Formats: sequence, structure tokens, C-alpha cells
Amino acid sequence: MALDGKVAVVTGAAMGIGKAMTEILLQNGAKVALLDFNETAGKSLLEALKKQYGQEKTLFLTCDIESEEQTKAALQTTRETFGGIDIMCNNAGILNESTWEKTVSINLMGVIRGTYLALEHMSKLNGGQGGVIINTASMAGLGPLPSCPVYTASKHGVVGFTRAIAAASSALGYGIRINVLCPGFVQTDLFSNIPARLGKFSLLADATKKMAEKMETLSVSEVAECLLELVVDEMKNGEAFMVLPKSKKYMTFPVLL
Ligand SMILES: NC(=O)C1=CN([C@@H]2O[C@H](COP(=O)(O)OP(=O)(O)OC[C@H]3O[C@@H](n4cnc5c(N)ncnc54)[C@H](O)[C@@H]3O)[C@@H](O)[C@H]2O)C=CC1
Ligand SMILES: CC/C=C\C[C@H](O)C(=O)/C=C/C=C/C=C\C=C\[C@@H](O)C/C=C\CCC(=O)O
Repeated sequence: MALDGKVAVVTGAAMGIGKAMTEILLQNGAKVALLDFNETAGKSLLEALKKQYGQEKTLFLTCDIESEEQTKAALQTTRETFGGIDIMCNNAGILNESTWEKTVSINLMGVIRGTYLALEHMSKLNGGQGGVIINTASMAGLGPLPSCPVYTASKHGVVGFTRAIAAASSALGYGIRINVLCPGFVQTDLFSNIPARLGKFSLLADATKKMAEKMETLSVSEVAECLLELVVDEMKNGEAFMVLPKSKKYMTFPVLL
């Protein structure tokens, strides 16, 4: 997929990985709607991006992806402003074992919500042009992190949901590729705040810190490069792309049938 003139939506776009995703999509010619519930950070980033990429390439919409109403409205505004939606990046997420219901609500239910609402705009069965959806999971979506079992569960859910809806899209002819990104540790606020977010598992903070030191951390730009690979490669559907500092791997899974 060539990105010139394409329209992308990025959730959790105001900071961290979502901000880097937004920037690489703009650098490659796309228009981007930035969705985030942090209005201050979002509006500040929007001003900077407008200066760098022009007034017509970006849009910031305050949106909590836990809200069906806000997310639905944000996608509708994006379509009315830019003419359609070609790329949906369901990236927003949190890590907080103390508020585990919210972790599931944002990380898993928010991704499902963003995927389903994007399908309404993008699916060829609904008169859409097709496109690509990229969900952000994590290495914790591929294997267990003892220090954050609910975060692990939410990310395993994102991987499983993405692989299943990608197969459904192919079987039903939506014309939409759907893939999942599984980064290791990435230098962001979420990563920095982990020790304070482990709740009853805080005693495992040191073990997690040692794991991160051993595995080393990714920059947000490295993750954004892998997002771009999944967006532009028309052959990629239903892929779980594991990204580590010194390696990246398309995961294989047991064939059940
Ligand atoms: N930092 C890391 O080590 C890794 C992070 N991830 C995942 O990458 C994604 C982005 O994480 P980071 O950039 O590290 O986090 P971050 O905390 O730096 O940025 C997350 C952004 O999402 C926004 N957000 C959070 N909840 C939201 C909601 N309900 N509605 C709208 N926006 C919301 C925040 O305001 C923030 O701008 C998350 O899904 C996270 O689980 C995956 C692997 C590694
Ligand atoms: C404590 C959470 C830290 C940061 C949040 C971030 O989203 C994240 O989850 C980072 C995870 C890094 C995990 C690193 C190692 C995980 C190891 C095991 O769980 C196995 C994981 C994957 C196995 C993949 C495979 O080759 O089979």
C-alpha cells in the first residue's frame, strides 16, 4: 500500500509509540487523525505536526477508546474531514495491575471497539475501499509476564482477536488486512511507570527490571518502522509481528485444524 493521500487513524497518538506511529505515517505521505484522551498532549503535538507537515495533514480528536460514543464520533469526523479511512492503528493501552478491569477495558475491549468501528467505514461489504488495521499487543501477548498477569491476558486477547478477525475478513471479503504488533520493552512513559503499576505483584518489579536490562529496550522509532512494514506489505494479513532490539520475527502458531 502506497501511503500518499491515504488516511490513517492512530489511537493513543499523543505520546510514546502512538506518536511515533503518527510521525512515520505522516513522513510517508498519509494524513493522520490523532485520537487520545490526553487533550493537552494531543493538542500540543498537533500544533507541532501542523508546523512540520502542513495544516491539512493532521487532525486531533479527544477520544477515550473506552467510550463507544466518542470513538464512533471520532471515526465519523475523520471520514468527514479527510474523505475516508484506509489505515486504523489501535494502539492506545495501559499497564496497571491495580486497576485490572480498566486494563482489560482499554487494552482489549478498546482494540475490539476500534477494530469493529473501523470495519464499518473500511469494509468493501459496506461500500468501503478496504485497507489495513494494525493492533498493538506486546511480547506479553505471546508469553506470560508474571509481574502483570492481567496485562498479559489483555495482550493475549489482542493477539487472538486479531488473528481471528483477520481470518474472518479474508473469508468474508472485507478487503481489509488485520495484523498485530508485539514489541518487547520500549522506552516510553508506560515502561517507566511499571514499578508503580504492578499492584499485588510489585515484589516482582526487580525481576522485570532485570529482564528488561537483559533484553534491552526498543526506541519508539524502531516500533514505528515495524508498523510501517505491516501497513505497506499487501501480503501481510493475520500476522503477529514480534519486535525486539536485535531481531524481529513473524510468529508461527500451531495449526489446529
Ligand atoms: N512501552 C512498552 O514497553 C510497550 C508498550 N506496548 C503497548 O504499546 C501501546 C502504547 O504504549 P506506550 O506508547 O508505551 O504508552 P504511553 O503511556 O507512553 O502512551 C499511551 C498513550 O495512549 C493514551 N491512552 C491511554 N488510554 C487511553 C484511552 N482509554 N483512550 C485514548 N487514549 C488513551 C495515553 O494518553 C497516551 O498518550 C500500548 O498498547 C502498550 O500496551 C507494547 C509493548 C511494549
Ligand atoms: C512488565 C511489562 C513491561 C512492559 C510493557 C510492555 O508492553 C511489555 O509487555 C513488554 C514485554 C516484554 C516481554 C519480554 C519477554 C517476555 C518473555 C516471555 O513472556 C515470553 C514471551 C514471548 C515468547 C515469544 C516466543 O518466541 O515464543
